[in-house]
Amino acid sequence: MDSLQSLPPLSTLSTSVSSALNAKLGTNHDLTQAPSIVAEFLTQCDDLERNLVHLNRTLESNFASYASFSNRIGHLFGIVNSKLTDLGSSVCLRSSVSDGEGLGEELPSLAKEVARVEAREKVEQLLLESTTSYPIICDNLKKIYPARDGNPAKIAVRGLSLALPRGECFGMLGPNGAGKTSLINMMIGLTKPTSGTAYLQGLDILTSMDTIYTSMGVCPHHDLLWETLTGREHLLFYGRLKNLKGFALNQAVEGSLKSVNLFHGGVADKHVGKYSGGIKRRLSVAISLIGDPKVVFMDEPSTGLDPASRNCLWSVVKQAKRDRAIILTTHSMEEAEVLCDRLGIFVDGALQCIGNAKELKGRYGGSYIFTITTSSNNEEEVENSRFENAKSRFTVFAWGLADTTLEDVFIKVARGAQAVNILS
Ligand SMILES: Nc1ncnc2c1ncn2[C@@H]1O[C@H](COP(=O)(O)OP(=O)(O)OP(=O)(O)O)[C@@H](O)[C@H]1O
Repeated sequence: MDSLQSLPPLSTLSTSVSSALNAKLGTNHDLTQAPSIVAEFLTQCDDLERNLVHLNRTLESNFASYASFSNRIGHLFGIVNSKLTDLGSSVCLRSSVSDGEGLGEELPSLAKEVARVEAREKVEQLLLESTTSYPIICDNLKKIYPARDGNPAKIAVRGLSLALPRGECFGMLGPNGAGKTSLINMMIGLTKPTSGTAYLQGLDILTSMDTIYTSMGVCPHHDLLWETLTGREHLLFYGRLKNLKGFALNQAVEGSLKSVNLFHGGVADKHVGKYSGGIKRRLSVAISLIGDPKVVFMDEPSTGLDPASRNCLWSVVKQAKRDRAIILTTHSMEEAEVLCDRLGIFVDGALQCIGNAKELKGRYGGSYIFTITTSSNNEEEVENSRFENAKSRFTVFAWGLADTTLEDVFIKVARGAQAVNILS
C-alpha cells in the first residue's frame, strides 16, 4: 500500500469525492511514485492537465472511473461511482481489463442509461421549443424488420432519441449489424420507421420528406454515379435538385469542384467511368454538400482513399460542418477522432454511450501508461526502483505517457454491450 501513502485512508474516502480531492487523486498516485518526473509532465504536458480537468468533470457527473498506473507501480486505485476503490496490483488490473472485466465493468450499462435519459430529456425540451438550431432530432425512432421466411422479427433500432446542434459532426461508430444503416435509411427516407420519427430542419420525416430533400445531402456508402456523365454534370444535376439555377448554380458547382480538388486539370469534364475510386469518393462528398444542405449524412466517406486524398477530404468535411449538422458513420477511429465533435457507439440497435473522444477515453479507458527508456545495464535497478530518484540514479533517455486509444474504448463498449445482450 506504499503508493497510497499520501492519500487519506480508504474508509474516509468511501463517500462522495470533492473536486479538490479528485485532482489530488489523479495526481497524487503518480506524484508519490515519481515526483520529479511527473512534475515535469504537469508543467510541460497540456494533455495531462486537460485530462485532470476532464477527470473532475466526469466525476461530478457520478459515473466515471479513473485509475492511474505505470508499468512499474505496484498498487492501484480507481474511482467508481465517486467512491475510491482499491483495485489491487497492476498485474491484476491489466489481466482483468484484458479479460473485459474489472475496472469499470459495471459502468457501460450505467453510462448508457444516463446518456439515454439525458438525450430523451433534451429531445423533449427541444420539441416543446420548436427550435431550428438543432437540424437533426430523432424522437424515439424505432425500426423492426418483420419476421420473414422462418426468421424472427429483428429489432434494428430500439427507440433512439438524439439531438444534434448546427455545427456538429456526430460520429456513429458500431460493429457490423449494429443498426447504423437502418437508422440512416429511415432519416433519408429510404425506409419508414416502425414507430417514432425524426425532425430534420424542424420538418417531420413522416410527412415532409419532399421538402426535407431540398436541405439534405447524402454521401452513400457506395458511390451512386453515372459512368457516362462528367463530374461537373453530376454536380449540375444535383445542384438543380436543390433548386439552384443560373449563376448561383455555376458558382456552387465551381466552388464544390475546387473544395474537393477536382477543378484543375480538366478532371471535372471527364466521364466518371474514367475516374479512380478516390476521385469518385471525392465527387460523392461534393454532391452531398452542394446546394448548402443543413443536414448531411456521410457513410464512411473516406473508405478506399489514399492518405493524401483522405486528408484533403477531411479538410472539406471540417470546413463543411461549420454551418450544418453532419452524421458520419465510420469504422476508422482516426477519422472519428479527426472529424467528429461527438461520438456515439451503437451496438444492437442502441447507443451505448455518447461523448467526445476525450470523454469516452476518460470514461471507459481511465488509465495512463507511463514508460521510461533507459540503458539495459540499468534493468535491475529499474525493476527495483520507485522512480523517485530515477533521474539521479540512471540516465533516462526518454519518457512517455500514453492514453487509452479510441479503439480500446470501442472494443470495450461493443464487447460489454454484446455480452450483456447475450446474458439478458
Ligand atoms: N431488410 C432487412 N430485413 C431484415 N433484417 C435486416 C434488414 N436490413 C438489416 N437487417 C438486420 O438489421 C440489423 C442491423 O443492420 P444494419 O445494416 O442497419 O447494421 P449496420 O450497423 O449498418 O451494419 P454494417 O456496419 O455492417 O453496415 C442486422 O442484424 C441486419 O441483419
